[in-house]
Amino acid sequence: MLKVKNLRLQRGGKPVLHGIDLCLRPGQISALVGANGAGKSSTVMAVAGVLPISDGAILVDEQPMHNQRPERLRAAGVAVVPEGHKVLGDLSVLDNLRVAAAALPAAAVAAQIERVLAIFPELHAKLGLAAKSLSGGQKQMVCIAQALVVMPRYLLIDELSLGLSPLIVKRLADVVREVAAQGVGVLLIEQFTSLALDLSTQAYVLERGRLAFSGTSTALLAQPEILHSSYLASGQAAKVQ
Ligand SMILES: Nc1ncnc2c1ncn2[C@@H]1O[C@H](COP(=O)(O)OP(=O)(O)OP(=O)(O)O)[C@@H](O)[C@H]1O
Repeated sequence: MLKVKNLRLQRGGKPVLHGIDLCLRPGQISALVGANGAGKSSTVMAVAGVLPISDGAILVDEQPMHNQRPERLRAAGVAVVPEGHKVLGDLSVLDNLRVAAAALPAAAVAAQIERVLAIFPELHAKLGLAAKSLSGGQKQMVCIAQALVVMPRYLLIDELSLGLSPLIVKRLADVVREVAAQGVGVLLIEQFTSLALDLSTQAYVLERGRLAFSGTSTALLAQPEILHSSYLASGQAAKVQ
C-alpha cells in the first residue's frame, strides 16, 4: 500500500497542507477531488518527491519515502502523470517513451514500449512525429504511456480529463480501469468530480489543505452537500460534471 500520513507541507513559507491521510491499495482507484487551490497538486508533488514535506510520512509498502528524490520514488514503483499533458515537444513520440523508459534495464525497454503501445494502439502511427504536433488527447496518452512504461505499482494522475473531449476522456477512463484491473493502485486528482467518483471506489475531498471527506465514493455521491459546501467554501461552484 501507499500511505500518506498526517502530511503537512508549506509553499512559499505558507502552510498549504494541514495533515492529510490517504491510502492507495493495489488494484483500487481512489479519487482526490477539491476546488482550485485546495492542495491537490501539492499532495501529488509531495508524494512524487518533488516538494518536501514539513511533517507526517509517506510510506510505500511500509517503507518511509517522504523527502526522497523523485528517482527514488519512481524506483519504489510510484509514477505520476503531472497536470497539463506536458510532453517533450521537440522529441518524437517514440523518444518520449524512450526517455521515460531510461531507468529500465536496456534489454527491457523495447518490450515495455510495445506493452504501452498495446494499451494505446493509436500512438503506433504517431511514433515518428514530434510530440508537440499531437492533439491534447494524444499528448495525454503519451504522458500516461510514459508513466506506465516503467511498470509502476502506484499511478497518480493529476487532472486526467482537463481540456479533453468527452470521447477521449471515455477512452482514457477505460485505460485507467484496465490498469487498475492489472493491480496498479491509482489516484485520480480531479476538479471535475463526476468522472473521478464514477471511476473510483475510495474518495477524498480536499478543502483548503484539509480533508473534508474520506470514505467510499458511493458514500460521497450519496451526500452531495459535502462537495457543494467544500467548493463553496473555496468561492467556487461545485464542478460536478
Ligand atoms: N509555487 C507556489 N508557491 C507558493 N504557493 C503555491 C504555489 N503553487 C501553489 N501554491 C499555493 O498552494 C495552495 C495549494 O495549491 P495546489 O496547486 O496544490 O492546489 P490544487 O488543488 O491542485 O489547485 P489547482 O487545481 O488550481 O492546481 C494554494 O493556496 C496555492 O495558492
